[in-house]
Amino acid sequence: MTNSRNPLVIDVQGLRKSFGAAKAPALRDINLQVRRGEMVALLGASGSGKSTLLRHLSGLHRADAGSRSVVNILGRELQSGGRLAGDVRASRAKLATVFQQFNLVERLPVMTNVLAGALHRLPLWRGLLGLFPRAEQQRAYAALARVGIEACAWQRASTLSGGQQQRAAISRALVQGAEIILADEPIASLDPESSRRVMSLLAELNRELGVTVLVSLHQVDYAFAFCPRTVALRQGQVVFDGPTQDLTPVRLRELYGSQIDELITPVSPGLAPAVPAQSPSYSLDGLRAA
Ligand SMILES: Nc1ncnc2c1ncn2[C@@H]1O[C@H](COP(=O)(O)OP(=O)(O)OP(=O)(O)O)[C@@H](O)[C@H]1O
Repeated sequence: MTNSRNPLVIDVQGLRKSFGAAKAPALRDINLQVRRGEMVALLGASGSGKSTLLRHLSGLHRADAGSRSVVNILGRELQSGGRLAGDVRASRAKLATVFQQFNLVERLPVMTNVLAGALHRLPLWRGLLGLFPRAEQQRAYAALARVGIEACAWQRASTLSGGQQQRAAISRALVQGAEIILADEPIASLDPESSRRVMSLLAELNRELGVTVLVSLHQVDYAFAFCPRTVALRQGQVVFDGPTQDLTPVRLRELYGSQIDELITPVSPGLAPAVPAQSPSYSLDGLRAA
């Protein structure tokens, strides 16, 4: 359970990022604080800046040089004014990113992919030779069992379904010992059933292991079903940060106007809606019908 006394594990202040010669702003003065144990949706239409923000939190992007942008992870500075901290690896070891396209080495067994989460604890030679200590192998197997795909441990990653590959990527984060999972559109390539399973799994790890989860989503339905708090971006700015249930249809329409169609899960004939709304009083029907 999160409360306001839990420590801040993500603290972003004044984050600015511009791309290209034209210096088009992708993030404009983002402030974001996330406490240990929260599960937060990062919502926004295509191009709103979700991936760019997440990439700054793992140090894959640097903020505009000379800006007052600061990113602290787990109480440690990760970047400031566009410069990465010298000990950025220490922060990264506690933080895992799960991507839309899973980022597995497809020709290698699932087990080897998952063991990659342990590399930061091992001497380089062991990693290069693929000689993982027995304890790490047991840990990887337990992580695969935790996500329900231990039977696939020795299959090539490429033979797994999209949903199974995403679960393998999440088990790699468990082996890593990540205290924060940044999930960048983890369900964008999945069918509704796999999407539900992956989101349920993230929610379970959040609830049972206390892992802080920040998950970017296109679909507001999933934010409602799984994330108590939502941070909504539009054109690189935070336009909403609060309880997901406060994102009423009227509020969503105010925030996104015609972009709202992108945020509603399409309902295909013969397919049940992906997830029921968390609050029984909330219905997306008004939006779908519009
Ligand atoms: N490497 C880059 N070079 C130039 N522009 C970029 C780069 N990365 C992102 N952008 C721009 O920054 C803006 C935000 O992009 P970003 O990918 O963060 O949005 P997003 O909300 O994650 O979108 P999507 O849901 O489509 O993934 C867009 O205008 C995009 O074109």
